Amino acid sequence: MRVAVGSDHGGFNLRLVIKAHLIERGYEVVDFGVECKESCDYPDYALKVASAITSGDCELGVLVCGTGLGISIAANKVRGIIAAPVSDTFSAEMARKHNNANIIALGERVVGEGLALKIIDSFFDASFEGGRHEGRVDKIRAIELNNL
Ligand SMILES: O=C[C@H](O)[C@H](O)[C@H](O)COP(=O)(O)O
Repeated sequence: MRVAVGSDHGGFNLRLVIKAHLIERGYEVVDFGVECKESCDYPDYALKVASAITSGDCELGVLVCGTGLGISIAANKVRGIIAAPVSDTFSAEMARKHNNANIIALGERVVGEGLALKIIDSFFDASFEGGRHEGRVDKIRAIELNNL
């Protein structure tokens, strides 16, 4: 599976740790930066990762900023993206199983590296359960398309 990763300066270190972990786990990782820790704008990297997913180039994405908030808020503005800002393993698992999230967002200033990698594993080891959740996710899409 191809996975897109991206961060702003606030998520720079954790993004690299997550990237290495995903590669070790056998994923093909496409890294959209940022290239250095100089201050930058998280919506730019949210859009790069989100576009890689909506274009079909990558299946899932990981975004990191200081809190995981700004970068997920920006990604969720892209049609077809469900980005979940997550700080615990249970929510990470449910983001896939119930919400069919295609991006997980973490905050480098919120979670330590050890927990972050457990969160990543919880997300990537889970898959969408469908069933009763299918119609709910369809309604999210309908809202997105002004169709509800
Ligand atoms: O939601 C936004 C992110 O947490 C940013 O990483 C954060 O706002 C960046 O803050 P600063 O410019 O103070 O490093």
